[in-house]
Formats: sequence, C-alpha cells, structure tokens
Amino acid sequence: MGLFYNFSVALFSALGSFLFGYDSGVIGSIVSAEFDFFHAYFHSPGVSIIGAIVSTFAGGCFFGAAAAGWLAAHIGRKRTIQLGGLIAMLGCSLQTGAQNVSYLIVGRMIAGLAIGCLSMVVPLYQSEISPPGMRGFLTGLTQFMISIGFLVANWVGYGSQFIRSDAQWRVPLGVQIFPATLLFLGMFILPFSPRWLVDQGRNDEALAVLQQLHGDKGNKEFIELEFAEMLEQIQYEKENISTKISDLWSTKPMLRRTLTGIGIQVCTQFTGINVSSYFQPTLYADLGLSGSKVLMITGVNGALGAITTIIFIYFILDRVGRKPPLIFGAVGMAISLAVEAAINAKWGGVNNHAAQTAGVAFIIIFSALFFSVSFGPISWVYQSEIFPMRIRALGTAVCTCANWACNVLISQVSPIGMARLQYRFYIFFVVMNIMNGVVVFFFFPETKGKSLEEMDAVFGDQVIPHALETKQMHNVGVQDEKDRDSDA
Ligand SMILES: O[C@H]1[C@H](O)[C@@H](O)[C@H](O)[C@@H](O)[C@@H]1O
Repeated sequence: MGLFYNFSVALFSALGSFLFGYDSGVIGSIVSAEFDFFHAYFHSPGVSIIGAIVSTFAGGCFFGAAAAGWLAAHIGRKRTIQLGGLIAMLGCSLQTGAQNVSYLIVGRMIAGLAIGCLSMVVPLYQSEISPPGMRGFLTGLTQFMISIGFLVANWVGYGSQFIRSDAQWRVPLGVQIFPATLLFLGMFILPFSPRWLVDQGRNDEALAVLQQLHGDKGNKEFIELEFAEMLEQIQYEKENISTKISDLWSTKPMLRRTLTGIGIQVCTQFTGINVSSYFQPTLYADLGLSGSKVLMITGVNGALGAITTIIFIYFILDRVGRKPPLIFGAVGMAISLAVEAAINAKWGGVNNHAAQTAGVAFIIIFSALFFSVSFGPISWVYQSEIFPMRIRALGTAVCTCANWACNVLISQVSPIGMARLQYRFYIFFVVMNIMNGVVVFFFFPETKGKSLEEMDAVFGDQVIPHALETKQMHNVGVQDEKDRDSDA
C-alpha cells in the first residue's frame, strides 16, 4: 500500500486525461481524405462543416471546464470525475452511432463538455492526493496520459483507414467508450480527495484516506503533521475566505495567483504545441513529405513525447522545481522553431533530403523534447497547486477555460496563418516562446516541495504559521520514494 497505492489512484484517474488526448487526436484522422467511408456517409461535408465538427468539441470543453469549477467544489473532485466519465460515455456513444451530421456535432459537443470537465478536475484531484515531494510526478501523469491518448488515437486512426465499411470511422470513435466506462465505474472504489473531505467537515474520513494514500510505515508523524496543517488552514480559510469568483482578484496575492494560473495556460497554448498536435501532417507536407511516412513520423513523435514526459516527471520535476524547466523549455522551443523557420524558408517545397530530415527532427525536438519537459506537464501541475482550498476548484476552472479559449483561437487561426505566412508563421511562435520565458522568469514563483497549505507563504498572504517545515515534508517525500524502492 502507501505510495504505490497513491500512484495507482493518480494513474487511474488519469484515464480522464487519456480521453482528453484520444478525443482531441482522433478527429484529425477521421476527417482526413483517407476516411472515404466517413466522407461518403456524411455526403462530403465541406470545410465549414468539418470546422464545426472539430471546433464544437473545443467549445464544449470550455463550458465543461467552467461547470467543473462549481461541481468540484460542491459534489467533490471524485464525483466530478465520475460525472465526466458518464457524460463522455454519452457523447462518445452519440458520435459512434451518428446518423447524420447534426447527430455527430451534438455528440462532439457533449464529449467536449466531458473532456473540459475532466481536463480541469483530474489534475486537481491528483494534486490534492499527493505528498508535496511527489506532487509534480503524480499530477504530471495528466500530461503523460494526454500524450498516450494522442498516441493511441494516431495508431487507431491509422489502422482504421483500411476498414472498408462505416466501421472505418465508427470504430475509432467507439473505442473511447471503453475507457470512459472504466473511469466511471472504477472511481467508485477510489477515495475522495482528503482536502475536499476536510472542507466538508468529514475529518475522520479525510485522515483515513491520508493514511491509506501515504502509507503508515515510518510515516506516522508526517501524516499527523500534514493532517493538522490541512485542518488548520482549511478552517482558517472557511472563516476568512468566501468562494465567490471575485475572490480570485480581491487581494494582491489572489490576483497574482489567478494571473499566474491563467498565464501558465496561455503561455502553454502560445508555445505553438497545438499547431504541431493538430496539423502535424501539414507541417510535414510543407517539407515535401507525404503518404504513410507522415503517419509513421507522427506516431514516433507521439511515442517519444510520452517517454520524455514520464522520465521528466519521475526523475526531474520534483527535484529541480517548476521554473527552471519552464525557462529551459521556452528557450529550447524558440531555438527549434527558429531553425524550423530557416529550413522552411530556404528549402520548403524543394526536395532536399537532408533539409527534410532536419525539418522533421526539429519538429520532434520541439514537442517530444522541449514541450514535454516544460509547459506540457507543468501547466497542469502548476494551475492545480497555487490556489487556496476554498477557491481552488473555481480558480483551476478559470485557468483551464483560458487553456481552451486559446486552444480554439489558435486552432482556428493556424490553417490560415500557415497558408498565408508560411515559414513566417514559425517566427511568430519563436517570439511567443521568448516572451513566455521572460514572463516565467520575472513573474512566476517557485512552488516545488511546498505543501498545498504552504502556498499562501509563496504568494505572500500567509496568515497561520506552518507546523510542517518545507524541508521536512520534502524529505518525507524522498523517504517515501526510498520505501517504495525497498518495497519493490
Ligand atoms: O497536446 C495537448 C494540447 O492539445 C493541449 O492544448 C495542452 O494543454 C496539453 O498540455 C497538450 O499536451
């Protein structure tokens, strides 16, 4: 039990993040020209209908994330995840059984509501069940599972194009019903967030969950201190902080939290990641590549991204903190995109093998290396750890909505930008990545190793003294890792 159980709970809840990646990724294949049965069934939908099929999903995500802010505070994190799973089952079933375009669009919208909700609540739940020294790893599982979702979607899409019936598009859409059902049912046996339980006055249950999550072996003192601090902080917040949306900007420290939370998500979107996630085949086509090679490279890129993410969150994130990797990633992405722009400017459209290889390599380096060790995982970790309990659900929801709003904007504008600006479009993102690095350097505080209750000290509104020293808590996290190793 103990940390292995804690890890398993965080990983299982990340099935919600898998659905996020899968649902975002699969539609690209389905609307592509290779899916002839899809186009025949829906009477060759034009670009505007295809645009609607793709973007109603992201629109639904925006509203799903907003609603989850209220739900997670009232019915709790666990039940909100279950509700997300249930709605995903409905949305995916509607898409799979679609009889006409409206049916499909409604299905996409409903699935969007579910994914938006899950995208906000899964990392929030993970961060509230984690010990401080492992919060980066356990919450970073969100990004890991998003990338696995994208990866599986790519390969399912690839395989399904060879089916010679309507199953060609119904199968890849239907596949998601399985993880959605598993998430809905499995969450019945997973614990509630201990912090939400304390907020509801269910203290005994909260303590029992903490003991279950962190294990009792050699950890008793840590659990007692963590629990005492949780009680004290949440009690203080209950008496002094309301849960109104205006609390997000009512004091300077709160405004700072809100701006950094929104900031991390806006910066993440402006790295340009979704140009690569959604339009990768076009980027390769601009380099003169086509056919099955493109899907192969996309798949390899996705697999490398997942591997880099897991290595980064497990070995590095909780040791070096949030800021240094963000700055490293921003610089790395700016350089990769600058090289990409130069290659496209000089050799775009020309059949030069060396230039093509370098162009592909830098797209992969951009996302599978630099994004995966920076904004990818850290955006979810950071937004889930900076708000005080009373307003955490709402604050996290606002940040996630910022993610989806920018996501819609960039995915709508990118096809036009790529066509009109060509290689100059990369330069826009070079500039944005440099700005991201500057913003992080000057405005983002470091949160590594602090307990969620200690974030008030980080943001400058500490009122109660913290019994649990950061150093001590961090050591316990490390101690736990050792226990896990010796358990194995
Ligand atoms: O590829 C996804 C992207 O579609 C999301 O917009 C972003 O927030 C995720 O972190 C990323 O992994």
